[in-house]
Amino acid sequence: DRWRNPLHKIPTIGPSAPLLSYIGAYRFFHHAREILQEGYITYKASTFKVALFDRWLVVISGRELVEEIRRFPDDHVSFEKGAQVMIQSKYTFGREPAEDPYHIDVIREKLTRNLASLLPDVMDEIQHAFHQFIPADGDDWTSVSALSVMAQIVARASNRVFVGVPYCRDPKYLKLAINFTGDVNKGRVILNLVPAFLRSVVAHYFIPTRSTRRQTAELIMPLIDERQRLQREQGNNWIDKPNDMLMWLMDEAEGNEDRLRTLVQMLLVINFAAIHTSSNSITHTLYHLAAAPEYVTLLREEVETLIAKEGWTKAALMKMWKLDSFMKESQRVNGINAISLTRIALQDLHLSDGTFIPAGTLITAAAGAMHSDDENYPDAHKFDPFRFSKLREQEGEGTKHQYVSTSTDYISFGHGKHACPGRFFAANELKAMLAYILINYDVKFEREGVRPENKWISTAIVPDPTAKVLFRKRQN
Ligand code: HEM
Repeated sequence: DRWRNPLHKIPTIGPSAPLLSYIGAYRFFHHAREILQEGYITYKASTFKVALFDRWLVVISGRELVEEIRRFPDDHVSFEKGAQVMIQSKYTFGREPAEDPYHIDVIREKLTRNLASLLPDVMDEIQHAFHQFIPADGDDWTSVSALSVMAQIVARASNRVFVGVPYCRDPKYLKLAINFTGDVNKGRVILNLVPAFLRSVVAHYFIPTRSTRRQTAELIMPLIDERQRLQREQGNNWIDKPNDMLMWLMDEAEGNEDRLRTLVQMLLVINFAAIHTSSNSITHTLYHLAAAPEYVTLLREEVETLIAKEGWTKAALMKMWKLDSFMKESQRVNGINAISLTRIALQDLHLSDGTFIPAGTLITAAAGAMHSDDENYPDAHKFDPFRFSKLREQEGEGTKHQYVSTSTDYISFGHGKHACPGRFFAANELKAMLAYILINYDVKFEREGVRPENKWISTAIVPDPTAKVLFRKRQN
């Protein structure tokens, strides 16, 4: 019972009595920002808990505890079980992809290592997509629904590398890939309302991910069949064998029936991990740019000098320290989620601040609050676009403060073993998109100089989905 529950010792933000905790859960959904901030200030570098509808969420903060969570091996804390609780992945992704996440190694070993050779394709797709979605010919300003257009362009550029042309331009496929994230969220909400023993039945009949999977399979299975035929016929002599995510997944799945049967599911899971994370991030950044055109001159100078000298190469993108810093600062002050490092404890855990966490507990880190703490970032409330490039210059260090580098103070991509494996790809793609915008367009808001407020949905931080950015073909 409640008094013997070891979680009782962990302080609660909001009501903790059994029925009242539902009110707490409701409040957390609508006021996650204030509640996490209150917990962080009161129990900094320690632990507090908040009520979710069906369980407690234990929130840690501070370098030491982040480091402890990072160090726990997978048999102590589980990322996958965390995903199971948070998004019902076993049902929304499907059992095989949820339980056998072989795409992580594919992303690390194929996608990340091929970034330089893939960039020309990504650039080509970025160019095509911008022409289509933001034509901005002539001298007039064009009003663009930024968040949804960024999602379209990110989906195109990413899927150029995931499935190639013509699929990455097929409106039906793109719609399924983009909307899959929403499908997962709807599925999760429905599944969380029903008791565990009913979930597989409910998942079978009542959640949208299933029909999305079927429709995607209708489009993509012919491509998979064709590739399998060519592989059989030509084997190692297959000269123009595609170099894309689907092919790498197929190679990795070779000889494994479960994997081969669920390739399309895995493709959707990768789109889930890639699209809205990336498009929300770039939209946050774009809003800073459009609200403060004074940064444009500096960024443009950096981008144009490097592109003129080196062309659109990965090496050139890596040298864009100011742009990298701009993206990282945007990620620090906005982020796309106020929590990170979400895990389920598989064993009883004793943390160094004295907190005891029983096996089965859902834990997470207060990323947003840590990122907005003056002790970690002087003048943390201030958007200081070149904060990180200045640090890089001072320290004469190449990489510690770059966008993709995680640390105990910077956990937007997680930290440690499960840190986002797609972040190197995302950094490249988003930097290329922003550089493309800087070179080709002027951007601003209708109400000049005012960045629209972010929208919080539980702990997710979404750039205003209704805001319009004005684009105009660059004037010289
Ligand atoms: C700016 C864009 C992105 C952001 C902010 C982001 C953020 C994250 C975060 C916070 C995690 C969890 C880390 C943890 O809990 O330790 C994660 C995991 C993951 N991300 Fe990303 N991500 C982004 C883009 C991508 C892309 C483009 C891909 C795929 C190409 C991707 C694939 C994954 C995968 C597969 C995982 C699970 C890793 C594991 O289980 O070990 N992400 N990402």
